[in-house]
Formats: sequence, C-alpha cells, structure tokens
Amino acid sequence: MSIVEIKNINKKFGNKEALKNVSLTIEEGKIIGLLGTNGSGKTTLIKLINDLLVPSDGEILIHGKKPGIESKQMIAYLPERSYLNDSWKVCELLDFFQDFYSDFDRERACDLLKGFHIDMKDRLKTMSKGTKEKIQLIMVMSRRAKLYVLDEPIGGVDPAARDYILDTILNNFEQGASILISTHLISDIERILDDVIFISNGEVIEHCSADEMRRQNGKSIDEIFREEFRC
Ligand SMILES: Nc1ncnc2c1ncn2[C@@H]1O[C@H](COP(=O)(O)OP(=O)(O)OP(=O)(O)O)[C@@H](O)[C@H]1O
Repeated sequence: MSIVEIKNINKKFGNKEALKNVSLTIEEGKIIGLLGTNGSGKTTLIKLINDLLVPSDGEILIHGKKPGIESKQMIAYLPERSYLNDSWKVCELLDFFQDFYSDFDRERACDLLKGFHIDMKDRLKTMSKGTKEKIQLIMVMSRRAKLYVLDEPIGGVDPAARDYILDTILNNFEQGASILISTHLISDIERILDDVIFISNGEVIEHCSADEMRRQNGKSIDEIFREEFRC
C-alpha cells in the first residue's frame, strides 16, 4: 500500500496559489527528497500531509485514510522551526515524547543522544542552534513511525556533522517506513535518496528515481537542480 496518496491538490492563501494540481504517491520503504526553490510550496505540501493545513481542493490519503488523529500517530514530523520549550532539560524532553507518542523508543533516543555527547541534564536554551536541531531530529527519528517527514533537517548543522546525521537518519528508521526530506542542501543529502521530487511554483515538475535522474543526465542531482532552477 502507498503511505501517501495526493490527488489533484490545490492550496490557496488568498489569491496566492501555493500548490497547483499536485498529485503524487509515496511508496513504502523509500527515502524521497522534496526539492525546490524558495517559495515553491515544499512546506505547504508538508503541512498538508501533517494535517496542519487543509487543501483548497483535492484529496490526501495517509495509509488510505484522511489526515487526522490516526495519521498523526503514523507520521513523525520534524518542522522547519523548533516548537520545543527552551526551558526544558533534555531528560524532560524525553519524558514529553514518551508521554505523547506511544511509538517513542526512549532507549534508541538515549543511545543517539550519547552518540552526540549530549548531556541529559542540560537545558535547551543553553545549547547552540545546531545542537538543538540534532536533538529534535533524534526525538523524531526515535519514533517507530510509518512515515518520517523532515523539513530542512540539517540546515543549521555544521558540514562535518551532516554525514553523521544522515547516517543517523539512515540507521534509525523503521523497516518499511518512508522518509520525505525537504532540503536545500542537495549535495549533502542526495546520496541517501531513492527518489526525487522537483517542485516549482507550486507544481510537481519531476518525480523519479534519483539513480535514473543521474543516469539520464550524467550529472548529480545537485547539478541538475542548479541548471533547472538557475535564476
Ligand atoms: N500562511 C501563508 N499565508 C500566505 N501565503 C503563504 C502562507 N504560507 C505560505 N505562503 C506562500 O506560499 C508559497 C509557498 O510557500 P512555502 O513555505 O510552502 O515554500 P517553501 O518551498 O517551503 O519555501 P522555502 O524553501 O523558502 O522554505 C510562497 O509564495 C509563500 O509566500
């Protein structure tokens, strides 16, 4: 079964058409890069999948069901901006995730936090932006979800830590689950992608296998993106 089916979605904000007749399917067990220029509609699409926005037209199905309480239990979502309470200690954040999500694997989260040398007693407000991003990603990846939706997961992380983070993503998602990643850091992330979606001005202009795209063009996804969307 497809994990996400999007059929002829339109999303308008007043007169602004953020998404235009978008249809796509996300299959189980795939890592998909959602790639597009600023304002192309990536976050809008992600918010629709997460039931944080409703479409103006069209239909979204998550594992065959409309977005709602059940779909939120299946989706582990890393938003573009942090929603965490800065005054919390890391251990309080673990308690929060454990209380809130029945699929949260606390042991996995603790192991990953140790890997990044993060002290459970430290408060989030004392940490750098990059460290907070790492913690938030660890929390999300420690859920046993069917779909992980990551909106710019490595934007604030230094280049040296990015590979470690990508390996963390690769090694910590559930068997058969899918990951949708929105990012501008294509060259860093493309090695882990199975499929690529190019979105431009609210329209999906390409959805294909990453290997196939590289093979047909004889270039990396990063190079293809830069050529396609050159200003
Ligand atoms: N709440 C809103 N009200 C009005 N317009 C909005 C709203 N949210 C998004 N938009 C508009 O919809 C379009 C798509 O925005 P969106 O945030 O989805 O783009 P994006 O691809 O995620 O961009 P970026 O890469 O810069 O994060 C933009 O033109 C944006 O200005």
